[in-house]
Amino acid sequence: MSPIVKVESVSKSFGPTRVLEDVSFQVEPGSVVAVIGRSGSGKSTALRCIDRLETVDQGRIEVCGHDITAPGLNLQQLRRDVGIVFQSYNLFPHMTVEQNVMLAPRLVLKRNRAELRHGADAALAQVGLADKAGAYPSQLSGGQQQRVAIARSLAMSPKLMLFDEVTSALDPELTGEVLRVMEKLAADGMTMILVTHEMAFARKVADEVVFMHRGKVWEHGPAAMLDAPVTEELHNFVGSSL
Ligand SMILES: Nc1ncnc2c1ncn2[C@@H]1O[C@H](COP(=O)(O)OP(=O)(O)OP(=O)(O)O)[C@@H](O)[C@H]1O
Repeated sequence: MSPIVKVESVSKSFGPTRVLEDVSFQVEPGSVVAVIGRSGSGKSTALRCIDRLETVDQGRIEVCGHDITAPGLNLQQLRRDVGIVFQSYNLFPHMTVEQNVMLAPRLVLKRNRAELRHGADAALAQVGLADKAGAYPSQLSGGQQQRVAIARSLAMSPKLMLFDEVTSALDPELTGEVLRVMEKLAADGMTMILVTHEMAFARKVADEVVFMHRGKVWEHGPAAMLDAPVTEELHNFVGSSL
């Protein structure tokens, strides 16, 4: 099977600042890759390049068999293939949970009412919120709102899910419920890339870890490398994250 994501020698600068330098890694179907590293090391930028929220200066990225750095990219196809969840949930406050989850399938996939209902029910069940379909975001906790944001992506039946620090804004007691949803998705075979500071979670759920340092992939290997870092940089990072 060919990789779902191939990042090949990607470099990117913001003005004079080089943020990504010759970054390469691959993601196999059904695997979970955790991208870790200190603040400012380029993790989010790398993730955003994979979803074409940022363009690259050099290099190439293939997602689900399409070169997304090539001219003439079918952005709508990419948005169908890839779900992304951020630190902020960005739910529409005037819409119910179900309406939030149905919005993209309605507008983009043009599904009919019965299909939309069925899809939203299934996505909400996956995040354990089947009973909150009629609630408004303001009636939910932060953890529940983040789970709705995950359901909103799942409703598009993505082939790949990207998670960018999705628990960073949550109180510690709400973090676990979101991580458990992600763990279940991983166990169900979803291909996932997660930028995370949750080292224990990365150890437990990730198949592979990409350690970024100063815009470069400093180490890349099985999650067990967190217990046996090759470089001093990763050793220090893991030590400071415990
Ligand atoms: N749109 C932008 N314009 C200018 N500089 C940016 C932009 N986005 C990111 N940067 C800079 O690029 C560098 C890498 O940022 P990035 O968010 O990718 O790092 P990160 O490893 O995800 O950090 P954190 O863990 O703090 O989110 C930082 O120095 C940041 O200030």
